[in-house]
Amino acid sequence: MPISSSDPRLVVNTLDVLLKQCYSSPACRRHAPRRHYATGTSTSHINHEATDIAVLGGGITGLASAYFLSRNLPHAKITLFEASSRLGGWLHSRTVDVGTGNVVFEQGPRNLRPTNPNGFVTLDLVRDIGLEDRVLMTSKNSVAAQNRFVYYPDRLIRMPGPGMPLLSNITNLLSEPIFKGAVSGAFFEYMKWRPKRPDDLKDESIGSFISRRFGSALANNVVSAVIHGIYAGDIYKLSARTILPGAWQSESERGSVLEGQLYAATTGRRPVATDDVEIIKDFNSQLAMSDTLEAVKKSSVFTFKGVIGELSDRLERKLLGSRNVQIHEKTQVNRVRLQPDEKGLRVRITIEDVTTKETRDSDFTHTISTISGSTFARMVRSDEKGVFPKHPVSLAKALSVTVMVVNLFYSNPAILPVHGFGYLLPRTIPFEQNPERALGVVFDSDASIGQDEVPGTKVTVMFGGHWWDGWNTYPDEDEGAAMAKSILNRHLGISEEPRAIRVSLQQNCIPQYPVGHERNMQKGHDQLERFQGRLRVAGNSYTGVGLNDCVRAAKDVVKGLVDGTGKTGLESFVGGKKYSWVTAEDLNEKR
Ligand SMILES: C=Cc1c2[nH]c(c1C)Cc1[nH]c(c(CCC(=O)O)c1C)Cc1[nH]c(c(C)c1CCC(=O)O)Cc1[nH]c(c(C)c1C=C)C2
Repeated sequence: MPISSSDPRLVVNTLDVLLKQCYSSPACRRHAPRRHYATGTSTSHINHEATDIAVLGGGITGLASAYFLSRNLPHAKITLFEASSRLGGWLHSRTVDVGTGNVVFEQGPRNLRPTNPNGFVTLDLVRDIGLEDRVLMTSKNSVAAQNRFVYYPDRLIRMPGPGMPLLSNITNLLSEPIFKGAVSGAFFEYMKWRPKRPDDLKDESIGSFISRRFGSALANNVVSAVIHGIYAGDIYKLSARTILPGAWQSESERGSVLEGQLYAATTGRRPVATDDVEIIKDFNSQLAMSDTLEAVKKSSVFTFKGVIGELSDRLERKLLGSRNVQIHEKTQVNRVRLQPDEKGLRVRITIEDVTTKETRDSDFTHTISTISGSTFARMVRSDEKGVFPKHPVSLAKALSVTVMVVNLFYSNPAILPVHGFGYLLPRTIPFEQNPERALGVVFDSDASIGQDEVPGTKVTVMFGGHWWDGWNTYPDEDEGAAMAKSILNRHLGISEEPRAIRVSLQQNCIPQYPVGHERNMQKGHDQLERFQGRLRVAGNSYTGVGLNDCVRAAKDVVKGLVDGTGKTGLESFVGGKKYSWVTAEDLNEKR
């Protein structure tokens, strides 16, 4: 049945759309040069100058970049440098003995989404490295996929969505203070009675965009909570253009976000970044060859049977088994510069052995940096003759937030008052009610079932993010543990002592894309272009903060290097996004 503009389902649809928008990473709809995603690359286009390549950083982007390079350039030498003593970056899992068996505590990302084009690139990698049989899926019908809560003003409110009966959705929308203004907000938005975006406005904060289109209550109470769960960031600082590209585009094209969504729903056509079309088509054609991939694609999220870090562990193992790859851990890169010599251009890297403090220079034909934009930009120096004097200063502006992650395990399997993915706290919860500055709580024992050896309840409490911007010191482990217990007691009535608790401070773990991010990255691209394709970047500082975004960035930067379609890794920011309105058939999607 078609949805009319006065139908409350429009509001349910609005919230669902906004939630999905936030969950799909920015890179997934970004315009990038057309690429073909087969694992290998046609040899006629291979960059024969790329014989000795350095990869900076051993997180997921660095590992995936090295892996794609080793597959596509089997004759090149690939050297990966990592400053710490472990690979995997923010993928950090701890297996903890709780007396009766082991449980897994994830201290960073814990799940992957199999849905958008970047998710397909990850799934393709998972298949390629032989991890298919290790995949652990959470079904779309699971309690975790169906139940998402926001804490407001003093209780857990289930978010509307297709999994909830329509009547409950409507009752909730009309009665709960969290949705105050949502119905009229959606109606006004659809009717285009909201202030129009000025023609010269190139970007604005998510908070300002949502407030302008739907009203500030929706922005502050709902969207701020969702953004806490992804970016741990401030909706009044993060870029709407980067993080909500579909909504931003809909407003420009149709004057209304909801009209664009309604058009998609009623015509069966949806906007897909033109360059993602091939990825989706390729992936959908491959699905017939793998029952597992087909099942994963239909799931809500997935991880691996042991820990999420199986992805980085397997990549590491693959790299260690490659003849053309060397990995140097505990090796810090201090300086990077372009150096012309008799053989042409070289990237000269000064590295320091973290243990002995000895430094030395090494030359490479090309370098891919996957470390944070600000750290990288500070390393890049002028060459001795000053031919390449410009640092990629725009990249130095990269911001990030710190999150404290507290994992708790209780032997009692029936301790939670409700079940689901967990809950998020919006910015509107006053500090008196949230003195700990909690961002959200994940119900791990509902969200990823099958990793632990013993029954019980496992939750993760997260603190900080943008609330801790500018702080120089953070709570210590004892304080973090006490803060988590106090939150769980106040919000969920849990007064039992946990059987195990681990506190970790993830400093600067989530990059933030502030208003103007696209323009800044475009400038960064222009600055990097001066390095003539020898110096490229990829990673969560630029094109998306999720694991899928990192794998996609690795694939893209390597593709650009191998077949000459890119020079910097930031091509997707050049020239604006282009969308195609496509049907399921256009994408080889099975109904
Ligand atoms: C260390 C904390 C992190 C917070 N956000 C991220 C990390 C690593 C990154 C992130 N989280 C999510 C996404 C969305 C897209 C995706 O790739 O899945 C990204 C990039 C969504 C998300 N947030 C939380 C979970 C369990 C998930 C994924 C699964 C799902 O939607 O079912 C929980 C959560 N993450 C953070 C907080 C504060 C939080 C609180 C409940 C920050």
